[in-house]
Amino acid sequence: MATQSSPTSIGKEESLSLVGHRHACHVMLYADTKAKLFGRTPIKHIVLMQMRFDGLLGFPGGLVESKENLEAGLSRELGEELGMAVPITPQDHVVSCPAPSCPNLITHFYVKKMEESEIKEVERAAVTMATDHGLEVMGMVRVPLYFLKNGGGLPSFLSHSFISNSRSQLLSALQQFGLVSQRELDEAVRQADQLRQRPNAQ
Ligand SMILES: O=c1[nH]cnc2c1ncn2[C@H]1C[C@H](O)[C@@H](COP(=O)(O)OP(=O)(O)O)O1
Repeated sequence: MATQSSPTSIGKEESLSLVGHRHACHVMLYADTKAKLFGRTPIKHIVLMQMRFDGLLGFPGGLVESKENLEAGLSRELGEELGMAVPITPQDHVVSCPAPSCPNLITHFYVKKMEESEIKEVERAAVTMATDHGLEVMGMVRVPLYFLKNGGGLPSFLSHSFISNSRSQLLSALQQFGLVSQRELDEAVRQADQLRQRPNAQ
């Protein structure tokens, strides 16, 4: 996957030449599915995020050590958080950005498409095998990509609290990989903003 530029993005190689910067790598794992919620609402895609130890939503991954290359560091973090090997390659890289409110931190974002059966294996391993389960990671969560009444589904999900720039990483990836249309994303963000202003309305 080619690196996509955005106003705040930085080239991966350029970011690696910066002195005194740390590098955090995270990945969005996803799969197509024919499953339907309540037998009628198509789920279309399974997109994985996680509930972190701090109560914020984010993607699996973490800080890469200075001696590691980015993909090796990300694969190591995934082993700890998912309890199984999920190899990540440079082709899975999507975008690198300076972290919004953490000086000298570069966030590198990857997206990897899997089969539905592989995603289910990841979910099972994350509970049964991962050393971080119940510690740094409270659990994997699927992102609801559909709309239900009263802001249910994607708007409600987006109204939660996210770590660093993971919410914008999610929105960009859903658009870039054709999982949700731009029109639906705009509507989901609009409804999420409304829900945040009246969180106890449901
Ligand atoms: O999902 C994410 N997307 C973008 N940046 C993220 C995400 N999760 C965390 N971060 C930022 C903010 C954190 O302080 C650093 C390190 O990430 P973390 O996963 O907590 O790393 P360790 O497990 O501590 O190695 O990246």
